[in-house]
Amino acid sequence: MVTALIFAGGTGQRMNASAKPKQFLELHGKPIILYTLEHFEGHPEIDNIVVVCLESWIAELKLWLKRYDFRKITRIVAGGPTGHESIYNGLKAMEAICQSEDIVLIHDGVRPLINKELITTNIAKVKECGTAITVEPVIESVIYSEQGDLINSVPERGRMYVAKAPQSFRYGVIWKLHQKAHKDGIVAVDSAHLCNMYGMELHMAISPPNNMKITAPADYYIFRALYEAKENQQILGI
Ligand SMILES: C[C@](O)(CO)[C@H](O)COP(=O)(O)O
Repeated sequence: MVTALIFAGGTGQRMNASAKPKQFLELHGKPIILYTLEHFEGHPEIDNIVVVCLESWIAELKLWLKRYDFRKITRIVAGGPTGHESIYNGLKAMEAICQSEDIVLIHDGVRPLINKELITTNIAKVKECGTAITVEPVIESVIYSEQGDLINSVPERGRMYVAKAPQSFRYGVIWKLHQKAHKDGIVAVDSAHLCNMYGMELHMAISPPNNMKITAPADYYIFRALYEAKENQQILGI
């Protein structure tokens, strides 16, 4: 069985004064989270979707899901104070429905431009290698600075990638690791970071361009422009 674990538990503090959490901002009358979920709902290899949502917005999410007739969502659970803890809550809820060998694709609710091919690639890579971390090669130089002032190094650009999502695993492996981190008091920025802290081998899946995450206010407008260009087939390569 393949499950998509969509985390949308954040309050969107980096969106400044937006009245709604970013995952519920609407484009053409539909919240961003639904655009993301539709990719998984419509994918033939995804059996099951678990959503981690900001607790105070679960009722609202349920209304939207009913309106758009989503069928694969089996669990909606409350988020935690960080993305890491939201993912923990989602993995915990999956215990009741998943076997250790099942595959889980962990994806941000606010990454709505994911495509079918990337989901397929993540699943195939986990079957082949055990892990799939979606990445994009960097197109600008990366600076490493320990104190935020002096530059310590400028790594070779051709070897640098940015972590994206989905980040995908065998369920038993990532759930065990999260339980261990919980005991050890470790909080990671994402699953790739967590696995790397514990020295786990990770394999990359290359992202298509524009698999963007809506984080800051300008991202909403970029998403809108890209979505509309794609709908109107105005830009090649999107
Ligand atoms: C998972 C992720 O999107 C990979 O780039 C990212 O780490 C999520 O970060 P956020 O701080 O939870 O938005």
